Amino acid sequence: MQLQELIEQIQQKKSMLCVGLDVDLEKIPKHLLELDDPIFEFNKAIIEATQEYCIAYKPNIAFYEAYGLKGWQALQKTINYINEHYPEQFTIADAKRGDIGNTSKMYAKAFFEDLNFDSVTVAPYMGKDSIEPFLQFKNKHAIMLGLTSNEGAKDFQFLENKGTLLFESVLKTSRTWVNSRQLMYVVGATKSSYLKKIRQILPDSFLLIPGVGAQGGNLKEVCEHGLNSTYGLIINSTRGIIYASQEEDFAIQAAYNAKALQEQMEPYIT
Ligand SMILES: O=C(O)c1cc(=O)[nH]c(=O)n1[C@@H]1O[C@H](COP(=O)(O)O)[C@@H](O)[C@H]1O
Repeated sequence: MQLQELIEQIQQKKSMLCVGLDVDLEKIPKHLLELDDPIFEFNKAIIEATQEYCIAYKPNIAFYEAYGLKGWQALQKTINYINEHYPEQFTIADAKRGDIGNTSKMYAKAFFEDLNFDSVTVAPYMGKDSIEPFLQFKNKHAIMLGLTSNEGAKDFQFLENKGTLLFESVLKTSRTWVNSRQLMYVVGATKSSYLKKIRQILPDSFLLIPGVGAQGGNLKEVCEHGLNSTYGLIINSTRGIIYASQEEDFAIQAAYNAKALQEQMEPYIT
């Protein structure tokens, strides 16, 4: 997908919401477990209920790999369903990949060519040649971990060298890589106080912001500090939407929570 299409969708729907599709068979409504493919049926119902309020979907690949072949097939059916019925939605394979170049190229082929996602999340620890292979596919994007939402982010990401924090060096260096315009970055909503600083390094990039809802991130702060001239934010909520109810009304409740987040975003989209 071209960035312009994503920006237009944000404008039209007055939303920057991304719905995470992290399906845990222990959390989905019990009546779905009797169906042939409960993971896909759950996703289909969530997508139908939320698509008018969101601009992106983000299945976390771990939740599919955990169920082996059946999980992978459900992932394939889910991405095909979105691409066929809602091609305007930006799709994110949350896989956090990154390896020597030769291997990264195969990860990129898996998510961009075989599954046809618009983007994949990547981890920057192995550097330039582990990320550049993801940037060689037309209209595809790699979303690199910048400053993550979790507690352990402080173990390495805040290490300081000559007044610069490690995550800042990573962001700055990544801008020198080939096709770096195809990079987006993950910044946890729990770290929104750093967004101003991050925007100085990355004024034009899209940021994927997970961590509102279940992890306690503040949507208002994210919008106030993170927006740029093309909006530049994809704000994810997963458990807060897809597990709003574990009863038969799960899709209605998911829509209700997605709409509530969309309405909080609307004033920031002019
Ligand atoms: O890359 C991510 O999406 C991600 C990065 C990060 O720093 N923190 C984070 O929570 N995530 C993912 O975002 C989702 C958050 O889910 P909820 O906390 O349920 O909204 C999960 O799929 C996480 O793996």
